[in-house]
Amino acid sequence: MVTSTAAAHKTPQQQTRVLIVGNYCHDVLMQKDTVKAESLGGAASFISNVVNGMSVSCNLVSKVGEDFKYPVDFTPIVIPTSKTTVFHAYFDLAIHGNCHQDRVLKRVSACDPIRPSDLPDARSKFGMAVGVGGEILPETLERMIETCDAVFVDIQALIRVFDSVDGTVKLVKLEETEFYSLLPRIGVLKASSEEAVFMDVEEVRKWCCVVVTNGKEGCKVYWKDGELGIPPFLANQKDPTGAGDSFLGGFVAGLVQGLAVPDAALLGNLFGSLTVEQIGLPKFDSRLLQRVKDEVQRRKMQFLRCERSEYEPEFLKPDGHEQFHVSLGAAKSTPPFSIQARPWTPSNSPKETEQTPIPHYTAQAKLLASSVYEEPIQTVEGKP
Ligand SMILES: Nc1ncnc2c1ncn2[C@@H]1O[C@H](COP(=O)(O)OP(=O)(O)OP(=O)(O)O)[C@@H](O)[C@H]1O
Ligand SMILES: O[C@H]1[C@H](O)[C@@H](O)[C@H](O)[C@@H](O)[C@H]1O
Repeated sequence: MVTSTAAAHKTPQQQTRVLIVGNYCHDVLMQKDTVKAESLGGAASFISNVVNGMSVSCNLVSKVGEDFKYPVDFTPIVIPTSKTTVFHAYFDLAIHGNCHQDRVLKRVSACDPIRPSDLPDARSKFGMAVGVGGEILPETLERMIETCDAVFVDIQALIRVFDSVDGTVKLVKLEETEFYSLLPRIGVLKASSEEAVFMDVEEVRKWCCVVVTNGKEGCKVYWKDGELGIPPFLANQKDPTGAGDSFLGGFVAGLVQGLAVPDAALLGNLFGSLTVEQIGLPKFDSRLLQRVKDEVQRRKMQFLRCERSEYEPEFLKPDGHEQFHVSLGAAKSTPPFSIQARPWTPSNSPKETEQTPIPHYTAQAKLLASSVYEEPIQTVEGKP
């Protein structure tokens, strides 16, 4: 793991397609004051999970403390004097305390901010400013705008403030933040429906594309002179954490590959729906991913779209959009590899598989409360 300095992290001359900027964190899911599950979190983790799953090349800049022990694909910058960002998510508090939220979040510790000097010098096609604990500074976003062809921002990186006593996350109006003046220079601003009320969508859509996600209802895309609702995919929700992040990962993965905005938003909805079906960071089945990639490829071929050197979003709904929704929905119901690929042998006869059911998806490393970040423990069916 790289220690302290950002310089070692930089890979000059390397052109990445997607640059993800935001800290990894440790998520603790609480219910009735007991720990229900723990997992690697942070929008950057969820997004890179999707972008990698779609085989789109990316780079990730994040900071953690020396206490961070998760195995991750992109080496974070380790700050010896700081702790990894930790969030506690209280689901029952949200239900009884504030019915506009699906959870109450508390930032228990916060790692250092990401500064412009931490970013790679090389240009990237798409930049994603996806902080969770206040780590994206206005100057960091400005640097991303200068070095990326188009920048995608999750509003949670801009409008979160943290209670000085217990770290409870509160939201402030976007126009009151130092980020407001940068909006005309970004490509897309993504917000959940809870967060969208902290901005004037009618105003912001004049400057950049606004995407508002709305849980099981799907999402809505607003641009200067139009708007479009994008339908959801059915899901059996177990944990809403990271749905918005995975949405953004799928959306960008679609755009990078040349899909029109409405089709890319469908891909976002698909990954959001897959994410809520697992607890913590989801593990996507390899067969399912392959089918999704095949569908994206087929869709591109329909329009003979190719990657452009410039980011030119196409907002209008292309022909065959509804059919693409149906095809992605069919891909979502692909039986998992573990079941299909198993050859028939006496030792996995139906009787035995009935006794030991194979989960559709296995949740990724979850950690016990006592061992905070150390020993990864596999859990099954999302049950901690
Ligand atoms: N229950 C669900 N059923 C189907 N799709 C869902 C469901 N929940 C979320 N999604 C998909 O994921 C996307 C993002 O979800 P949501 O609007 O809840 O984001 P969010 O509140 O930002 O999530 P989080 O903050 O937990 O990451 C939605 O637009 C939708 O496509
Ligand atoms: O891991 C989660 C996830 O990234 C969420 O999108 C964010 O809202 C939380 O703060 C974080 O703990």
